Amino acid sequence: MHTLEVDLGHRSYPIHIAPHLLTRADLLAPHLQTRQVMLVSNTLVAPLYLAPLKATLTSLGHQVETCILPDGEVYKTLDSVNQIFDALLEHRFNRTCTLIALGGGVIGDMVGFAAACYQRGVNFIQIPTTLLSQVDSSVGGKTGVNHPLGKNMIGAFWQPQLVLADTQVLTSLPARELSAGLAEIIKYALLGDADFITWLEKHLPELCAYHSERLGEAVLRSCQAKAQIVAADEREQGVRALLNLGHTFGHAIETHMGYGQWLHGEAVAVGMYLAARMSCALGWLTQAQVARVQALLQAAQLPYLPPAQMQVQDFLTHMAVDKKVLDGRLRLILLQDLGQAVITQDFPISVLHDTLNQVHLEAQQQACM
Ligand SMILES: NC(=O)c1ccc[n+]([C@@H]2O[C@H](COP(=O)([O-])OP(=O)(O)OC[C@H]3O[C@@H](n4cnc5c(N)ncnc54)[C@H](O)[C@@H]3O)[C@@H](O)[C@H]2O)c1
Ligand SMILES: O=C(O)C(=O)C[C@@H](O)[C@H](O)[C@H](O)COP(=O)(O)O
Ligand SMILES: [Zn+2]
Repeated sequence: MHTLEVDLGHRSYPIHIAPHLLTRADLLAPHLQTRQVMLVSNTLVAPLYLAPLKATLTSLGHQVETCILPDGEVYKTLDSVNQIFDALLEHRFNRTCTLIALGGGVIGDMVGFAAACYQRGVNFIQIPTTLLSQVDSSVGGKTGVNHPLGKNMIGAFWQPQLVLADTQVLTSLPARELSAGLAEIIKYALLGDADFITWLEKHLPELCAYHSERLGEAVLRSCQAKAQIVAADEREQGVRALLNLGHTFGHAIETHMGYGQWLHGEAVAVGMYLAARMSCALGWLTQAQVARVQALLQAAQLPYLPPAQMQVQDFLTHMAVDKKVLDGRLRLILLQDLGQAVITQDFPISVLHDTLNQVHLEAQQQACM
């Protein structure tokens, strides 16, 4: 088992990564304050993995209640979070209870948000079951829900007590969801780790083939990268914004196309390609480096061109509400080199427009082929 720590002073917490962690009572017990435990999952994950986890918790003497939400990004809403509050109140849960998120990033983000709000803040544990949630969303305390006008617009920073990444559960993940997780892994490489790019170029075929050891290494390396950034800048005042590489474009795609139509990781993949193209237009990356980014995404079985029906103005409209907008000016994460991202507002807006125009044309051409 690999264990690392997110170093946040008295709010520090461990991330354990290994197969078969759902039944590890010894890892859960130290983080459960009282008897009351609310297990939150969804209609797809619960039938697969809830029973062994519930048995583990029951064997420790806990009162385990469950709240099973509908599955999908379209249900990442205040209404779903309210269903968690209903369950907590119906069972008279108090301030010392613990919420456990068993599922992907959608469940993790909502359970974290419910924990941040319930009786002004209770403990929670992340048990991420998708590759994306193991490498990214379960770590760092960004929690929340979507709004029809923008992704993750309602939320809070609220750190978990523990992250248990059971890599065995990845075996049941559909290939499209595995690829979505690979997008966030590629993100860590592109934003800050050129050696990781080389590693991925070598190992992406194995990762796509669910190679368990290789997946474990990728989860570990990604969590190390994220833990380091979060420890340095918990509330995104500076360096943490680099974790948003590809996201301003990606969130525009998710919102415009309708939540759940494009997976988060797919939209981020396209966003990273757009960031690379724009960096090239600014003279920061060579065309050969952009081709390397494209090849990485293709090796991960991810898209790199945006939806052909999405117009340049559609991007601009959604990007205008991005959380990184400062005094009405868009800030983007771009690449000064492969493995070296920066946050910048220092670009001619024409470069953004030209890049979006060119890539839109390429997407339309590809759609006609
Ligand atoms: N908080 C953060 O820092 C952060 C980081 C990245 C992404 N996110 C958010 O995470 C969400 C995306 O997360 P996701 O990709 O995990 O999506 P998801 O939670 O929708 O899970 C993807 C699908 O896989 C299913 N699933 C989960 N585990 C499974 C398993 N082991 N076997 C089979 N099916 C399984 C889910 O039920 C769902 O249908 C987005 O809302 C995104 O905004 C948050
Ligand atoms: O943890 C972070 O910080 C990230 O930006 C991670 C992203 O992968 C994630 O999608 C996050 O939810 C995006 O944050 P947002 O603030 O742009 O909603
Ligand atoms: Zn993301």
